[in-house]
Amino acid sequence: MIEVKNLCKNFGDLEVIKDVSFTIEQGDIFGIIGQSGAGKSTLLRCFNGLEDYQSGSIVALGKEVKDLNKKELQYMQKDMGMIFQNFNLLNRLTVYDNIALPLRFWKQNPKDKENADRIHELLKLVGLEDKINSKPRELSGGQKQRVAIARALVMNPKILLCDEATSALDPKITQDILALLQKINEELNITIVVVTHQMEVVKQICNKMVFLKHGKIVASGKPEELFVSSNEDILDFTGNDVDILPETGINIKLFFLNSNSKSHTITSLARDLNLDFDICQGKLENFRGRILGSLIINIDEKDKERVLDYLKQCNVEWEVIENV
Ligand SMILES: Nc1ncnc2c1ncn2[C@@H]1O[C@H](COP(=O)(O)OP(=O)(O)OP(=O)(O)O)[C@@H](O)[C@H]1O
Repeated sequence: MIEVKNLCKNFGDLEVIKDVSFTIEQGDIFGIIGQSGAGKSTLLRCFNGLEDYQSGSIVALGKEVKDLNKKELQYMQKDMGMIFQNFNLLNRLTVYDNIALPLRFWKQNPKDKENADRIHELLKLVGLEDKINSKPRELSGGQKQRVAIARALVMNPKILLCDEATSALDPKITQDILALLQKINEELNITIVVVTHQMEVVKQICNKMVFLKHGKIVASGKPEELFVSSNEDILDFTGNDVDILPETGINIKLFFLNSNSKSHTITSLARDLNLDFDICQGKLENFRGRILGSLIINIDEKDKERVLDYLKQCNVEWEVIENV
């Protein structure tokens, strides 16, 4: 759906995207996450031609973006709706007319039956039927973002690009908008690309992600694997600390990465090996409704071999944490 290969992008002497490659597939909710200034928004804006790129390739919906002429680029942008942190609504227009703006650009009459039906359908989808005649200043932040989402969907795009769409919203409203994005992905089968610095956003709705640092991808994969794993850049980003681990004995981290890997491994380990150990650290988190995470246990040096043999037979990933 979007294939990025060896992409490089500069602003003058400043290299912002450095040899980045990844693929977004149809149906994904794909997260691009990283610190401020990592190049996330620039990367997203290259997808729909809002920014050019110096080398490498972006094939979106089967076409190399940099080879498109102005008209072809407009058609590409029609297939890629976009929403922003600051909503970008026109204050003088009603909710209906804001949603209708792309129709006007494409020289369609927003009042004809087909388009009016479409706008009403979208208002229903985003839960704003009663705000049809309101102006943006009469809406909350969450409601404004809902209008922006409806506007981004009015031309029936195949892809929705979200640039920090929930960064200006409080946690409860963020949850509502994330649920709406998930519904759009599932019910309308629209591929969604989410740029964010909020890891909760990625954890809750993304099935794949890349982690960008200074314009480079330093980690990519499934959020549940990356956030639970020991990737240093991600630990740094999430502010994780392992300082409290015991300095004696062996510390083993167990990963519960899929619904088959049950945390009762811990109790069966104790029972089957007739073993005592300490649980030093635990992190269980909600990834798209699945509770996954990791536990660190501390065992005696003498038990190491039989514990590792036991774990090899269980359906869990594990690693021995070396004392530093
Ligand atoms: N139009 C521009 N001209 C020059 N430099 C730019 C331009 N747009 C972005 N940059 C620079 O490119 C780098 C990446 O910016 P970008 O906005 O893509 O990062 P980001 O990861 O999205 O961060 P944020 O979340 O803070 O927007 C930054 O150093 C920024 O200053």
